[in-house]
Amino acid sequence: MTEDIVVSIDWLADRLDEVRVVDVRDAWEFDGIGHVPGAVNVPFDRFRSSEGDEGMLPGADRWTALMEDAGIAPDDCIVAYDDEHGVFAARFLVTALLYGHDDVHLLNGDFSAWSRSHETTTDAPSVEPSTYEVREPTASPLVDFETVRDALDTDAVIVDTREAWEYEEGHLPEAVQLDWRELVDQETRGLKPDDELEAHLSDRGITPDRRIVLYCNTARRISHTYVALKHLGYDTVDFYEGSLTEWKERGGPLVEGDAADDA
Ligand SMILES: O=S(=O)([O-])[S-]
Repeated sequence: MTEDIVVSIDWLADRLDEVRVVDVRDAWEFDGIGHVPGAVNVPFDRFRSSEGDEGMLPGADRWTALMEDAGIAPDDCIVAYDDEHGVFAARFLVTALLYGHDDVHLLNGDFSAWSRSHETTTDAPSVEPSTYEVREPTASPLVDFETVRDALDTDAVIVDTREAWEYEEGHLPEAVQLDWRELVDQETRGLKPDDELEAHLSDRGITPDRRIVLYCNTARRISHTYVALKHLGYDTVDFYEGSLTEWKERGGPLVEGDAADDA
């Protein structure tokens, strides 16, 4: 349907009958404030668990049950959205990819952006439970502690997608700080235009010819950056699911201070 991992509001509006729309906001928002017509609700806290398969992945069984309850089949084209510039929806998207669901996209702009120009509803969607089976992902971007530690001594760009104050309190050696929100356009609530993104990333040395390794605290914010880089065509983007939570538990080296101190 489309190869682009990010789809526009108009693209979705033209295909509401063809795709499965997933709203990852809390149930009270979905029911009370309204949602995109036909959307199903899979709240963020239902697909995050520290007791799942790895990091915050919920586990194959829980994921399967969520997809079946939402009436989603393995080959459905999914478009996910939230009301937080896409960062929660991006986590849904990456989770789906890691459980082998290939045809999954992020709405470029969130519920607030959609509702400026398109109809919303509080009608409950009619959902037929599906049969779902997780699959091996075509290619997994997941990397573990050892792989990230080994990458420290290479040309890979390690990217910390947290806020500057968090970075200053402790970051991986030589990591580049890129708050995920720097890629967001406050007006459209989606990604900035591609040329702006490319220029901004390139200023930090984050270029498509390099291997990129992403981390944050619990792999939520890197999900958004991952989607943005994939949208721009970056090939090698490593996704450290354990992120700083595991890094600290395993005694990985940390450096204090701002980006200038590392230069
Ligand atoms: O977004 S986060 O996983 O760093 S809390």
